[in-house]
Amino acid sequence: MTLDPQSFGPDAARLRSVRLVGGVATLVVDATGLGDTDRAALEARLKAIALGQPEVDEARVAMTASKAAGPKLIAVGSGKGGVGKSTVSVNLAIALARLGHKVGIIDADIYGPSQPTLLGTNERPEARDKKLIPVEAQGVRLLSVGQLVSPGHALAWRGPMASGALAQLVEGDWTGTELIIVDLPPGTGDVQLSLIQKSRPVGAVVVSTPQDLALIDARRAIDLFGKTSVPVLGIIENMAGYQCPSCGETSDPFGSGGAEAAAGELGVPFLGRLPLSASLRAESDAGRPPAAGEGPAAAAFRTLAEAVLAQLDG
Ligand SMILES: Nc1ncnc2c1ncn2[C@@H]1O[C@H](COP(=O)(O)OP(=O)(O)OP(=O)(O)O)[C@@H](O)[C@H]1O
Repeated sequence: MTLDPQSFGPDAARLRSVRLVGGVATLVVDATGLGDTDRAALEARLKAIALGQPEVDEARVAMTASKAAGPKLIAVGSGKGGVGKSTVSVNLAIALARLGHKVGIIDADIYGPSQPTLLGTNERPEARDKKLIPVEAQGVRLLSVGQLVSPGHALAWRGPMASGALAQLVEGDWTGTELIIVDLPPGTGDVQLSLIQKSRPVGAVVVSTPQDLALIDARRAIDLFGKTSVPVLGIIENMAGYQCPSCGETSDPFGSGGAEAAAGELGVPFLGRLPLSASLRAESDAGRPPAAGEGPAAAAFRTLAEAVLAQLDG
């Protein structure tokens, strides 16, 4: 026995199935795109119509929603601090946005959240329906742990607090965002482990400088992602080679090629290298990420962004 879907009027379009067994009507309804109020109103209307039928004693309504594909999170990590992880994160995000993607950044660096400075914004996110609304800056959207505390206040968060803060950022209102770069705190300890587990990234990028010591730590970072079953999309070698602005001669203060060799040994892709550049540092610290400009650094980050996308698709 069944009910005529047409008896539900205009709401019939949302009915996926209608069953009637022993006086109990069960309606499965597609509530995709409806907010809480509209969902409740739809449910009430359908129940009332069903209960208005002589053969119905009880009406049950199951609401479903086709899950819109949420954003893909890409974690950026490093075995140790100061290798340029945050600089790479922000410029990668901007380069991805310039390639036509809707991009967000989650700054989860609880030891030194620098993304608001790098993006030149001190705007605070507002909350709607208990969700933080990312702020817009330089063509990307940002939520940072730095926005959750007063400026200049040191963060001394340990595991549970750090993952609580990250949850707020991950569960922010990212509607419409396709890719989110997650700038993790440097290191390979328990805090990083729990943050990776919390954000469940689809892939990870590891940033390293070419020195042996940094590379040992980069290997640890790769292991950490392996432990959490996050595929490593590749290694980026930062601060590789320096071209003297006055004489034009290139030198390798930290050596060069180490990250590429390490990537080969570890069987992870090598995504590319960025030179040590005084202008990159100056522009970044001034809140003008070079990827947003037109110079050679913008071209380098574009190439890196393409390499990351190729690994994501591959
Ligand atoms: N390729 C580069 N050339 C010159 N300076 C760079 C380069 N990459 C990063 N820097 C500079 O090095 C410093 C550290 O970079 P950044 O904050 O991105 O590192 P990090 O690995 O995120 O550090 P943290 O441990 O604080 O998270 C910054 O002043 C930044 O501008």
